[in-house]
Amino acid sequence: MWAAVASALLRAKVRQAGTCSLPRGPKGRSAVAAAALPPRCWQRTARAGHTAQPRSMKAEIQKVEALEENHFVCVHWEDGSESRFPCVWLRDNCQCPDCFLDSAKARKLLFEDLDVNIVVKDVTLTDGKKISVTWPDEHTSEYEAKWLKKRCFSEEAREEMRKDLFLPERQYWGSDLQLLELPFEEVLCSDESAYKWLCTLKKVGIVLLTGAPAQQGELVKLGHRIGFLRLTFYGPTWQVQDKTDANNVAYTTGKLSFHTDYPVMQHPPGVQFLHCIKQTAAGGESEVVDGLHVANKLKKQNPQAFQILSSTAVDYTDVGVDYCDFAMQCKQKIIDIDYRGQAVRINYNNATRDTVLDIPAEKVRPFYAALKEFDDLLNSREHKFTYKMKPGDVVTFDNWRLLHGRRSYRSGATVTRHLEGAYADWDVVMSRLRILRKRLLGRN
Ligand SMILES: C[N+](C)(C)CCCC(=O)O
Ligand SMILES: O=C(O)CCC(=O)C(=O)O
Ligand SMILES: [Fe+2]
Ligand SMILES: [Zn+2]
Repeated sequence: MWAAVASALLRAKVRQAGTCSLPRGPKGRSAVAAAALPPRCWQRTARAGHTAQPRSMKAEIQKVEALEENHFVCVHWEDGSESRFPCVWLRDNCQCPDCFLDSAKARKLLFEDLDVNIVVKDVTLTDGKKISVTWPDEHTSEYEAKWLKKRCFSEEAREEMRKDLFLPERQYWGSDLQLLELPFEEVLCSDESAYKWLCTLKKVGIVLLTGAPAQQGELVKLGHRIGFLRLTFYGPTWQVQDKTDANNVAYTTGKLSFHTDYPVMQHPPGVQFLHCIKQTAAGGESEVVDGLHVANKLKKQNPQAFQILSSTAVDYTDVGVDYCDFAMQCKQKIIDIDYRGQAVRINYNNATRDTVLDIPAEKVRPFYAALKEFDDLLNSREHKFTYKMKPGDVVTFDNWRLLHGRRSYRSGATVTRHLEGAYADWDVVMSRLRILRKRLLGRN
């Protein structure tokens, strides 16, 4: 579904750029119509184990009944499928003004006032569109069919809701990356372009914005476009250039091997922006690699190395002065995994990896060997993508997923290369993405 939406937008005519200098795009709904969207709720039918996909999102209820000693309310849909709602959940989610503060879209009902063993006293259906529940204390709750359908507890419906809320789909890539380019100005002005930018950033992990003015201050506009930037000890935005007494290896002319930024933070910045203001003639090329893709490969190729990197806590350190003085320390696994053992975040910067290594001596060499395996895979020709930024280019990428690097360049009497950088949090980016989607497609 997501792919269909994205391609609909690809085909959509983008508003003419060049006339708008405001960081926020124009309001109002897009011409991109909410095409017939597939349903996002499938219910279990009466036949055990079988699931039926409702024919449409039209939520019409045929019949409603209490089941299992009134601990469940069973909704029979018009298309023959059914959904079972636990009573404790129904009571917890009563939408009446006593239980729910509509202006905040938040629950007023206190947990201490919720009886977790509650059963329904009575349940009735109103014209196929609404059910009404009476509770033992005579409190009544009403639930709309559409609202219920979205919240159906079936495996399929929950998966669909999960996809809708978090857009977990990923497109892995290697040296074959098709780097999406969008005009910087259009992303600032057009909601369609901004939506395409953020969708691709989430799915692919990298998007290049082009044609930005080659001057400082443009990333602040991008920050306003999503909401706000993430402040760190290097400042609200930071200048990547050759500096005397550099407080970070990035601020030299040296090669930067593949790294993620700021693994020394417990919650490293999710998204990074780099705006090229000045580029040197020789050297200074950029490299990126899909770290999660490579981690998946490592898991297959060398499960032992993957196991070590996803379980060993590595110390990171960063001490100095910039926005203010700082003395950062953090323990991170180089490969963060979720409850299923799937790689979800890379935390690796060789420059800030501490000299302190808090593991038993006999585990040290196996750790280095595992890291070497990962580093070799990251650097393999088939995985990395190389490009050279031009003044006006703004590369935006997922700093939890990609590793980036830079080739060295020669230092000069004056500054020959200058990038401005900034960070954003995935929470903020995803929030903007959901708002843009709702505005453009008319749904949550
Ligand atoms: C570019 N800069 C200095 C803001 C951060 C570099 C990344 C790091 O030290 O982890
Ligand atoms: O100079 C570059 O191209 C990249 C800089 C970088 O990785 C950083 O500042 O963290
Ligand atoms: Fe970096
Ligand atoms: Zn209520």
